[in-house]
Amino acid sequence: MSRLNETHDPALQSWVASANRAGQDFTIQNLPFGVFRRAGTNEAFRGGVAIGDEIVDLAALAATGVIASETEGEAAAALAACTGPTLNDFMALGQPAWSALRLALSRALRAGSPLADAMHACLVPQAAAEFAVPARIGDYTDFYTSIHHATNVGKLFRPDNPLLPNYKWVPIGYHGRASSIGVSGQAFHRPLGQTMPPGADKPNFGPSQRLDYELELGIFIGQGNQLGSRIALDDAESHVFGLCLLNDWSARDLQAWEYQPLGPFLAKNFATTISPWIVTLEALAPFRTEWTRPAEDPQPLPYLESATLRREGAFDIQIEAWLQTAQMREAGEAGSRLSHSSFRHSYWTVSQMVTHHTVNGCGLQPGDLLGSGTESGPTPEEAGSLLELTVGGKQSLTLPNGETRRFLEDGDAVILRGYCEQAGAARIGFGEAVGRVLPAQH
Ligand SMILES: O=C(O)/C=C/C(=O)CC(=O)CC(=O)O
Ligand SMILES: [Ca+2]
Ligand SMILES: [Mg+2]
Repeated sequence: MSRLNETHDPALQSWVASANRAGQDFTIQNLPFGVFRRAGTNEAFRGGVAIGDEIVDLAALAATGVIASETEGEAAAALAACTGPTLNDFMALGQPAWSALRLALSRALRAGSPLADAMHACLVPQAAAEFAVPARIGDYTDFYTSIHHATNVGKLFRPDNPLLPNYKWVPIGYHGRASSIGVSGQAFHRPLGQTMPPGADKPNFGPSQRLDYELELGIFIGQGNQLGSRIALDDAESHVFGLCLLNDWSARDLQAWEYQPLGPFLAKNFATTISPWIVTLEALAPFRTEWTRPAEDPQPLPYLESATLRREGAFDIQIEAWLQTAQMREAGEAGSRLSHSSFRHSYWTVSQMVTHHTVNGCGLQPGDLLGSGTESGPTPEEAGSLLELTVGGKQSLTLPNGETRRFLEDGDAVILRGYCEQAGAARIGFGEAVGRVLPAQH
């Protein structure tokens, strides 16, 4: 609990009335960062912080001078780093700067703040905004941290050997592709590729017939590490700026044919959709929870182990995947929830992913993105992909409107949501990461 401070006080209310509404993701205790501009304009993209249904325009706020360098030097310097089209400079400043700006914004947005009048002019309704990928992402790595997902997928891809022997020792990952990462609202064409039908003697070429989503969290790196250096486990989180939602769209038929022996390649690099908002680790502090391993499993090697990890290394973040078919959209229906789970089930933590990634001297840089891997939970209903929910496409799902799905169809939109709720803490949420499938382009 020592990581809690005045910004977490559940009694705090904002003069932005929508922030105090029950069920709100963007309470004053949250204050997630993103990059936006007014939709349909040629304005420059700039940093923003979500509060209720509004965005605090950080470039406009910096221009007012109300967060003054004389009295709030660190916060003012941090604010100045949020005025450009990416948050990389802000991320590179490090945890004390992120915390100073969060505290200044928390105070300025509280009911009764003397800054309310000046800040009012800096609000932009979220409904009037368009968003950008919030950082220049140099490198993107996707992990595989849910043992439930690994086992479920392993049973389908490798029935004789579902969970490979390295899984419980190594946080497994693959290097993804930054160029196809898009922000919520992303639409992409169904990928073309090679697939090998069962029993065939040569592959087909054509649109993927087994297009899927993956329910994941993204981890944005703040301060990086020098190439050749390592990040120790108990320092790892100080290098993490925050978390977002991440959908690692996957073409299962391409994947099954191409993945051996080097892992996913074209099956997963055509689109990856993230939420506009990055929730800081500081905002997530009330939702930390202990990290445990089943006693019968191997315990981690010493470089992936610590008392802090055991006490509070996991985060209880509720995550959900929803499907809105074209037919639902036309009928004005919001969509149907496919599954929900929690990040607390993860076999490996944020800190272990960061530490493992650098154990060989690999350099991480501000704005790098790590995917958690599909966060399936222990029960079949908590599965984070259609591959698992339909048991490899063998069992079709019936949606509330009578439509059925094995894999995604053209026009389908997948909506990821995430939030944290707990007695004695204010609710915080991640908003949404929405992506939509367009027909293949031949
Ligand atoms: O088990 C496999 O061969 C592949 C599993 C995946 O789909 C890889 C992946 O993207 C990792 C993850 O999301 O957990
Ligand atoms: Ca993935
Ligand atoms: Mg991807």
